[in-house]
Amino acid sequence: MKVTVVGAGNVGATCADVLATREIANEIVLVDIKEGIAEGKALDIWQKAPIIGYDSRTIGVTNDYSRTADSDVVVITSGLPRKPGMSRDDLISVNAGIVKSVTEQVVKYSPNAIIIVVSNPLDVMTYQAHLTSGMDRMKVFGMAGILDTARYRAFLAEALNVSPKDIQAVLMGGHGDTMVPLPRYTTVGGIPVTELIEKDKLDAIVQRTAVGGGELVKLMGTSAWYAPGAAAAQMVEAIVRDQRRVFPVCVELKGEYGIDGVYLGAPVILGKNGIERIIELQLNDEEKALLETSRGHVKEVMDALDKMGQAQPASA
Ligand SMILES: NC(=O)C1=CN([C@@H]2O[C@H](COP(=O)(O)OP(=O)(O)OC[C@H]3O[C@@H](n4cnc5c(N)ncnc54)[C@H](O)[C@@H]3O)[C@@H](O)[C@H]2O)C=CC1
Ligand SMILES: O=C([O-])CC(=O)C(=O)O
Repeated sequence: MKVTVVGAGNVGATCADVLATREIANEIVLVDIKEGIAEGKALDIWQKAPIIGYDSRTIGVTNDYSRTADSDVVVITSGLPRKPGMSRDDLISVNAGIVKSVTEQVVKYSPNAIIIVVSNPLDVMTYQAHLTSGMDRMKVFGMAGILDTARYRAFLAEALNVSPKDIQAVLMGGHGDTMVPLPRYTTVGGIPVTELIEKDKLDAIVQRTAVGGGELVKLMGTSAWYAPGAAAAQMVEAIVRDQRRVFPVCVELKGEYGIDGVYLGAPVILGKNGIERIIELQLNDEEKALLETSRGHVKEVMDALDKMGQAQPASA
């Protein structure tokens, strides 16, 4: 299996490192626009192979998409990260152009690849890549839900003093402060979380999760990369190993949840064909209202992209 990661910055390099270390793909191509950075990081990851013990090959290139040809999966992480005081949406004008030009190159050399978008603002960059690619929505989708649920699960594991492995959770909506964690669908070793933690503590964890990305931006001056890189690699693994994992993934909803033409996180089954199925949960009125707020926010940012004239299909 061949996997390309575009953007050899913090998230892209971490993703490539996890892919290699866990031997998720035997050939990993790292691409960046900055001369030498992808080559250097790919070489560094390859030189770690004898120490850790893996045989996935990592190759780095500067803007040479011919080396990415016939990739099975492509992860797009290219673009600016936010700085303290910025929202993800503030990145739209710069990152839309980057995601558009990268997607054109990716599709030209790997027309059958499944594309995973990571660049922010995530839901709208997924829209940008999907439109530019002209591909089926089940093959171009975004990573956010695995990261957001991982934060939620980590906070819960800490509060309950249990293994994060035993916490199962799903959340929906946009990758922003309006995301919709679903405590009703959260279990700890099969036990509903609501039986194990007081409501006010759970509410505080939900709140912290919603602004989880911003917490890290404040601490580090740039956004997170270890968990985001690993989350993208976990999606690649589900696809290349046809695992049929159930994850929240950002995809264009077309009637599901009564929503049409908006890119939002929803639980899906991920396998060799990309999204194999979008799962429709039964939401209660409160959850539906939260999802509607999130939908409205993402739609506003999609409209802003449309106004910029960026969201054009590749052939337009
Ligand atoms: N979806 C999610 O949950 C998350 C999304 N992100 C987003 O991922 C993106 C990357 O974040 P970091 O890796 O921390 O940033 P970074 O600045 O460390 O790396 C970005 C890389 O993209 C490269 N790049 C820029 N234009 C390019 C082009 N046209 N072609 C190829 N490479 C290009 C840059 O040279 C740089 O090396 C940001 O937009 C960030 O907001 C970050 C964390 C989580
Ligand atoms: O917060 C950011 O800008 C990066 C991101 O999406 C996250 O870490 O959730």
